[in-house]
Amino acid sequence: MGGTNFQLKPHSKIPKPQKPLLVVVLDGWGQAADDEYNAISRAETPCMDSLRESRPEKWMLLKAHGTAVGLPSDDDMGNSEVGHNALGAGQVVSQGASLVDKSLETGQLFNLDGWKYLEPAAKEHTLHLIGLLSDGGVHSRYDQLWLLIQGAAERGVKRIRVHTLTDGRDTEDGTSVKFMEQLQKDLKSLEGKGCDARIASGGGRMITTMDRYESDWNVVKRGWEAHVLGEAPNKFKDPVDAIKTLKKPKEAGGKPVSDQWIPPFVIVDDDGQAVGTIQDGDAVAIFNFRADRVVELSKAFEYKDFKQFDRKRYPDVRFAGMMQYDGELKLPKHFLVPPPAISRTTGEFLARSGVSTFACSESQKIGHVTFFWNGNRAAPFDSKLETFHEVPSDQNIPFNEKPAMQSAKITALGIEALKSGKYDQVRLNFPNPDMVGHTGDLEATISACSTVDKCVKELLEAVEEVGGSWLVTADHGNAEDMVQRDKKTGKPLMADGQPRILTSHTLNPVPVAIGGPGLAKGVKFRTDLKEPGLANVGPTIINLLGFEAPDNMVPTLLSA
Ligand SMILES: O=C(O)[C@@H](CO)OP(=O)(O)O
Ligand SMILES: [Mn+2]
Ligand SMILES: [Mn+2]
Repeated sequence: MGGTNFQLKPHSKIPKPQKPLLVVVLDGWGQAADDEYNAISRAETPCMDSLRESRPEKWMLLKAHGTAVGLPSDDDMGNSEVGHNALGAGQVVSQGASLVDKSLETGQLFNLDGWKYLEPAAKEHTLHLIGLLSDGGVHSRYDQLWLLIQGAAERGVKRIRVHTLTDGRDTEDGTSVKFMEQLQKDLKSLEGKGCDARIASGGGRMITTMDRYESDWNVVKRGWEAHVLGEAPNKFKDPVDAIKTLKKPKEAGGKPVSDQWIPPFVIVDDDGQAVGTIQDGDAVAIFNFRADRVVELSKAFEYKDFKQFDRKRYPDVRFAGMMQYDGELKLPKHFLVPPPAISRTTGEFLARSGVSTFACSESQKIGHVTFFWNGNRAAPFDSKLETFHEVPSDQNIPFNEKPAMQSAKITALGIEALKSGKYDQVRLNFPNPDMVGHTGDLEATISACSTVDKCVKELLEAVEEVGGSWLVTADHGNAEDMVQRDKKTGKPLMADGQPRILTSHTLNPVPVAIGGPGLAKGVKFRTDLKEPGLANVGPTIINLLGFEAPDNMVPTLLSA
């Protein structure tokens, strides 16, 4: 371990390839038995099927959830952040969810600088907490929010306002009502302790506040207006009533709105005044631990000079994140729990060893193959060697309406990069199985999976043509299971004669496959690893590029 020498040593058996290595991440493509709710087995996937069926030494399954990716327990489903962190780091690091758990359990959080910074403003004025109301454990967890609120109240905070983004993406659609009821009840219990705590505003996460990678700043603008200014087209006295009503809009002809897409709302008092606008002197904290979907809101709070939308009013507040969401930008400056320190990643070693990389996806996932891949670092290690290419995502449409998304463009750019002779490594992410899987639309997800299978086929043909090699994998499961199941029997759960749709990720393993004419002779997967996981892909990629993996990484998947 240790040392700051990033120069990789040549591999003892695998020569440095003369032609590019293609790395493809199929976002949300897990492995599960054939089933009517398995969108992958129901899709036309001749390419991925042939990788599995005809090459037993070059295809295997990887653990992509729980402790294998640094999450608190094996009950935690995988997600893109921890998945891409593990793939790119070649290491398993304790992730935000685990770190926040620990800090709250021990009470350490309240002794750290972040809380100390917020505390005076929170006590003198109001403490605002903004984040995802969920127990999904991907961006946030309810138990952590409640511990934070209780801890603040115990320390003398007298006025708390919670700004809630509804989930239905990491949780079953419809459960936001239950979470809102729970939060309302819990907040009420603080009344007797002299703390006035209320829900102040909210909205569905996909259209309020939680945009990512600057796909659509209007999402953040809506959130700012609701949380800070107390402005939204929908005003309610009661938050549970707000959600119930907004989920059943008359205009939609009775078609319920998903929790993810509930329009923004503001809670008002009897006089119609918003109960929790954010004012000068207040303390504001974001309680999500995951970065990608709160970086933009953090910028809106932290940057005096800000042009992405007109904030109308910019309150002078003390602002902190649950974590520091971007270590390079030092954003935000103040944070409650220090984030996972991910260093000595494959990206850094390869760049310092002269390997050139083209990384590409569409807006929704571009940061996955750049920022998350490189240990939560947005900028290239060496901009001469690394090219990051973002294809703009569609804005403001549920992805089931266009399940192909930008896959054709990503494929074309990948092929162009492979043929250009400019890159040693071409790294792509196809968001479709994940993004369409999250909509809960089974037919659209089947179509998404058929589409990306064709994309992979075209890409592998291009690799064949140029004489390169490839590694295809995924970051966690999603599309392979679209129904809630009985935990013991595995049988689909029904409600009113209808299957209860699963919109979230899963606990399933993901495939990894290697091949291509450029693959060195004799290279295949080893079979002696006890529980191979996503992190083992990092050193594997380093090997495929002709280098020995550094010793801070977990073992390679290859036997060569
Ligand atoms: O959309 C997201 O933010 C998460 C689910 O909450 O999905 P992924 O981890 O695949 O990005
Ligand atoms: Mn993902
Ligand atoms: Mn996802």
